Amino acid sequence: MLSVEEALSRILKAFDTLAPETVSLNDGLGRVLASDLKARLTQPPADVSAMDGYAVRASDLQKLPAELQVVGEAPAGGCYPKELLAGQAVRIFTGGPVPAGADTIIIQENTQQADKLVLIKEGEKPGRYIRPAGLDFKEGETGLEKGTLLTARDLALAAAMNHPWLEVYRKPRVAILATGDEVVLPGQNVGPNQIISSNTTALMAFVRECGGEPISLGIAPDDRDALARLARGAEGADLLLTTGGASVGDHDLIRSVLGEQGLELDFWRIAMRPGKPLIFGKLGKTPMIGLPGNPVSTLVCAYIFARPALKKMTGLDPYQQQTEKAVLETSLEANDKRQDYLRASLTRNKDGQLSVTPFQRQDSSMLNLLRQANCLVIRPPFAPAAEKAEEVDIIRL
Ligand SMILES: Nc1nc2c(c(=O)[nH]1)N[C@H]1C(S)=C(S)[C@@H](COP(=O)(O)OP(=O)(O)OC[C@H]3O[C@@H](n4cnc5c(N)ncnc54)[C@H](O)[C@@H]3O)O[C@H]1N2
Ligand code: MOO
Repeated sequence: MLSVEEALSRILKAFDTLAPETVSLNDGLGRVLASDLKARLTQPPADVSAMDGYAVRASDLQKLPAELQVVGEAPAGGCYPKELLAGQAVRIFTGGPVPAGADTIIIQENTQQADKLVLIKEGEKPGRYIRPAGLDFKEGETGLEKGTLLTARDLALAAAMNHPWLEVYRKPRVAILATGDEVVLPGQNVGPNQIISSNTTALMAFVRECGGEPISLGIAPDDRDALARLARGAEGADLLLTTGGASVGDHDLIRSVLGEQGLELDFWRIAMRPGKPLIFGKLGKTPMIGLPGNPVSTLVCAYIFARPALKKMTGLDPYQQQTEKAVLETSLEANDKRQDYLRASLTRNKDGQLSVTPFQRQDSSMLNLLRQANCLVIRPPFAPAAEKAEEVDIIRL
C-alpha cells in the first residue's frame, strides 16, 4: 500500500494553480492575490497633524506662555494656503495638512484661544504630532505580495492604496457526489437502516473553508447506471470528490463504474487510518479523489489530501502547514503498517507546553468525537509504543 507522503505527492502532481480573475475589492476576502499590489498613491500625501490643536513654529515657543496670532484653519481635507510666519499659529485638526513654515503641533488642551489670539501654555519638541508624508506607504511601493491570502487587514491596505479591483486566482469548482442506497439528505424521510449524508454537508463546508466553490451532485444509489449518470455532472469541475463505495464490498461501485466511464486510476488504497480505501484518478479532464464513506475517514482524508490540492489551485503553498509538536497525556500502543491520525484533544499543561490526549475510541464512524477533537495525532507506520510525556506530531483541526 502507498504511503501518505507518496499519495499526497502523486495527487499534487495532477493540479496546477488556476488562472487569475478580477474581483471587486470587497469580494476579495479569503481570495489569494495573483499579482503584487503596489501603492497607487503616497499616504499621507503631505505632512499632516496627528492631533486637534495648533500648528506653530517651535522657535516661537522659547518663552512660555507664548501668545500667537491665529491666522487660519487647516481641517482634514482642507489646507491653510500660505506660509506660517513668526508669531503666527494655524488652527489644525487631526489629519489636516501642516502649513508650510509650521514644524510642531500643540494639542488644544495645552492652549487657550480668545478671539484671534491663542495662548500656548505648554511647549513640545519640534516635529511633535506631525505625521510626515509617506509615513504609511509611498507611491510605487509593494504593499501586498502575490500569493497573499487576503484578510480584513490586507483588504484595508489594498483600499488605502486605492485598488478598487484585485487580481486573484479563480476559485476551484469542486463537484461532490455521495453514494449509497442507505444515504439520504438531511431533512428527508429516514427509513429503517438509512443514514443521513453528513458527508455532503461536511464536504460542502470544507470546500468553502478552503476557498473553493462546492457543487453537490446529489446522492448516487448503488446502481451502475445512476452512478455513471450522476458522475457525468462533474464535467467542467476542477475536482470531483466522491464519498463511499471505495472499499471492497459488493456494493462498492466507484472504481468499477467510473472505470467504465474512463477513470484513469492513479492509485487505490493507502497505508492510512482512517482512509485506507482512498482512490485517486482522473475522470476525463477532472481529477477525482474517492473518499471512503465513513464520515471521519471522509473528512480526515479531505484535510490531508484535498486541502493541499485546493491550496495549490488557489495559489497557496500546499505543503505549508501543519504539524506541531505536543506531549502525550496518555501512553499509546505500538502502531501497525498504516499511518494513524488519532482524534485528540489539545490543551496547554501547567508548564505551558502543548499537551494532547488521544480519545480512547477511534472508530471512523464517530462524528461526535471528531467534532470534539481539536487536533489529530499522527502516528507513523510501525511507530513504537509511546509513553506519557513523549512528544508526538499533531495537526490542528
Ligand atoms: N473487507 C473489508 N471491509 C472494509 C475494508 C477493507 O479493507 N476490507 N475497509 C474498511 C474501511 S477502512 C473503510 S474506511 C470503509 C469505507 O468503505 P467505503 O468507502 O466503501 O464506504 P461505504 O461502505 O460506502 O460506507 C461506509 C460507512 O459510511 C457510511 N456512509 C457512506 N456515505 C455516507 C455519507 N454520505 N454520509 C454519512 N455516512 C455515509 C455508510 O453508511 C457506511 O456505514 O470500508 C471498510 N470495510
Ligand atoms: O480507514 Mo477506514 O477509513 O478505517 O474507516
